[in-house]
Amino acid sequence: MTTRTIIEVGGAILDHETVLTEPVHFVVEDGLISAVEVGHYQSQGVTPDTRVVRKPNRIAIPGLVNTHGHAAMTLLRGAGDDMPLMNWLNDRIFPLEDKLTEDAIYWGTQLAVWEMLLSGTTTYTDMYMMMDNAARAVAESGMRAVLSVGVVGFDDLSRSNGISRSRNFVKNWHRQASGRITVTLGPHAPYTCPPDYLTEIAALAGELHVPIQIHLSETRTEVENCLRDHAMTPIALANHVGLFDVPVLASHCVHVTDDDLDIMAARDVRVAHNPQSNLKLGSGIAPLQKMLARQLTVGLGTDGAASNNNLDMFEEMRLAATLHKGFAQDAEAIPANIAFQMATERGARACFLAEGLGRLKPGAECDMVLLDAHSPHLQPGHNLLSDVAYACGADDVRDVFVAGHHVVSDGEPVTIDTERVRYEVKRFKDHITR
Ligand SMILES: CSC[C@H]1O[C@@H](n2cnc3c(O)ncnc32)[C@H](O)[C@@H]1O
Ligand SMILES: [Zn+2]
Repeated sequence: MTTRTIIEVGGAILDHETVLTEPVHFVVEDGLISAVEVGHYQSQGVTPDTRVVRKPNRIAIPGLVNTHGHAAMTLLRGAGDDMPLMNWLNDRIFPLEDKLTEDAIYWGTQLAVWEMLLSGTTTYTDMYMMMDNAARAVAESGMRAVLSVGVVGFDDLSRSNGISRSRNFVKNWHRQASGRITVTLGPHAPYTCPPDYLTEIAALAGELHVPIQIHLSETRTEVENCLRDHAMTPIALANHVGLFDVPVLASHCVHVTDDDLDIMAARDVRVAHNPQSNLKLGSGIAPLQKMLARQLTVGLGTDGAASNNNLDMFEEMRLAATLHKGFAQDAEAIPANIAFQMATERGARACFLAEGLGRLKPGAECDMVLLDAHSPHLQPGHNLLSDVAYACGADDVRDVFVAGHHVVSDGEPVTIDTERVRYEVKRFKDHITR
């Protein structure tokens, strides 16, 4: 039997070019938006199986899409700050990650999901370890996610483990949780995966018909070391070893040359831009305007909570829209509607998700966020899209729907036992800092 829900709100941004500042109602059938109609819902003749959610004091926007992160790193939030990437990873993060347990991944992912849902993110991307536990947390939470087992190729054992774990993870979780989970492969980076291992992973992605996500050209040091060791930039190397023969989502791409960008455009490499993490780790500022000028598909990401240090996509949207103006000394750089589009539908496209995700249009999944229309950030209301991109924040999120399911209701997570999550993550923190 078809489940039918009507969601009526006081206004909506359907996508970056369609803004409605009057009452509108969405008809949602089996998790998909089947109609969007301006005006109040007339309830005469409603069948008993139709649920009507009336939220006149809410503004609907598409759920935000976080295109890069390491969810369970919420456990390491604040455990290593004010360090450059390589020192941060080698001296602080990797030793702590050695102490992670399956349980820790499950509860750390729950903490991330809790934080992301409350800040309006409905889809996130993850590359981490012991990922069955992350997938379980996603399935139970109702969230949508693009998950990968993060793999490194330091020796024969890590290489073969990476391949078999990735293969099993695809088999067990791809398109599971009512289709909300998408699995990709996750080679960590060219400095942790040798060239022939990247070739092997690309072949596996081709065989399994799944995309790849990878960190590329994050720091100047990474690029210099790659030039020293392989006489190629990380982007040229990835292309050379066949990685771009399959769909790739490349995270960071901060230090890329014009030739790199040409390769990326020619091979349709998607990009996850993580402005906050890149600033905090002192990595630099990615050439976003050059990427967009080449029609690259760029989404926004937070990266992990240990390098950001939160998972708030409103902050990334605002930062993307302001950072590049300052960097280019050009107030027209990255206008609000482009930042909004990168946080929504372009993000979904960057992650190779179904067409329509990231927009509130008929045929799309009902991944929807309702903002408090009475928030000071939405007054006096000159330009709704500007208010959302430049003024709103996580505090304005009141309701969240994923695939039509109400997962945050009046500011309260419906699917997360928040007291238990707080208890478990504190227990883990005490364990690793003992
Ligand atoms: C092999 S699982 C993923 C691995 O990535 C590490 N990580 C977290 N943030 C970053 C980043 O910005 N660049 C490179 N690697 C990063 C994380 O700690 C895991 O070990
Ligand atoms: Zn990362």
